[in-house]
Amino acid sequence: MISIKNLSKVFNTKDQTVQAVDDVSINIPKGEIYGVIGYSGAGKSTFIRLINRLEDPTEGEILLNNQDITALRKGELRKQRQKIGMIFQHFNLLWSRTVFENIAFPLEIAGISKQERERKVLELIDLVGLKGREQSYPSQLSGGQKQRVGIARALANEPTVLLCDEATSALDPETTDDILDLLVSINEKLNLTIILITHEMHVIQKICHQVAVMEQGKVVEQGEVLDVFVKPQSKTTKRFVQQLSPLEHQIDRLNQFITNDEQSEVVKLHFIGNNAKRALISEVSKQLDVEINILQGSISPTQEGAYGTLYVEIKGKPSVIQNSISYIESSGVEVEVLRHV
Ligand SMILES: Nc1ncnc2c1ncn2[C@@H]1O[C@H](COP(=O)(O)OP(=O)(O)OP(=O)(O)O)[C@@H](O)[C@H]1O
Repeated sequence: MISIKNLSKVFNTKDQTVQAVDDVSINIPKGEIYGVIGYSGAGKSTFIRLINRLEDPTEGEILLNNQDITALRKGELRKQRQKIGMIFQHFNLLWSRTVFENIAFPLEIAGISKQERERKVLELIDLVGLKGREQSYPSQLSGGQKQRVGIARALANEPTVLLCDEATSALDPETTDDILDLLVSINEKLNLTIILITHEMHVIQKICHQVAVMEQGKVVEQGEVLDVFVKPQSKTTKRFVQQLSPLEHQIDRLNQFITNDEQSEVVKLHFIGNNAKRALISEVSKQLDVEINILQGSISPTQEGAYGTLYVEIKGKPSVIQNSISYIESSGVEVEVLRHV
């Protein structure tokens, strides 16, 4: 468990004071993939750099492996840092060293014997899918392969937590997905806690269990990914969620179906988890003999199950419409009746 309490960082520059991280408290259970999302300048990089003390906090506590990182002196800090791996947007590889030598580097620093280093590096190369590229130089690798080297290097000292600083932002969408898949498989194989920062909701959707949304240094919303996606509270979170649900932008197209006719209601259904796989619409229309037109729909998978949104028009007598809505609600699907805005 990583426990972050009232963490703050203030930068004092010549002409201004910036509160980059403002009273952030987060608990991250062991083995979780925890995402922090925010727009540029929200304080994400500063936040993640505080966790391995690349920045010193102004206030607050970071408990990692039952030790307060913020209270460690230089020697102890160096030791603890070996248990915190980090990967970067631009990989930060040593360009004059081969893949093998890059991965061996942290092991050299930790004083691991040559034989043990060799064993460990080959194991890591296998883990990240770079077999055969041991003697290549970073300049001979694709972006995705460079990040694989970065991941293997970060895992060399068997960290208990892996920090990912916009690790896929420099990659194309397909390579991004490959690297995200690799992070999930490492998380599962090694039960490794992963903290990542990103400005892309896709990254959160695809691999995170929990998410915190940052704005002006503060965490404005946090929780299970599925909960936050289905019921975003803050304006910023809603904007991020819309990145994934292009349907939300097309809501005005539904306006033509929303009328004052009491024999027609347009409703938005939120499906979560197993409900997203159910043939509920045909079930309702058969059971209650009601006409249901599907207007728009989408389904999105997350680490904790799928969630979906479906816009339908229910047609019939007001009492039948009401019964249909009750039936749908009783099956655990949330219903929102749409009105003209
Ligand atoms: N070393 C520094 N000195 C002064 N101000 C800083 C320093 N580092 C960050 N800041 C300021 O802190 C705020 C948060 O920056 P930070 O880089 O943490 O945000 P971010 O969410 O990671 O944004 P981006 O994705 O653009 O990097 C910004 O206003 C930034 O200008």
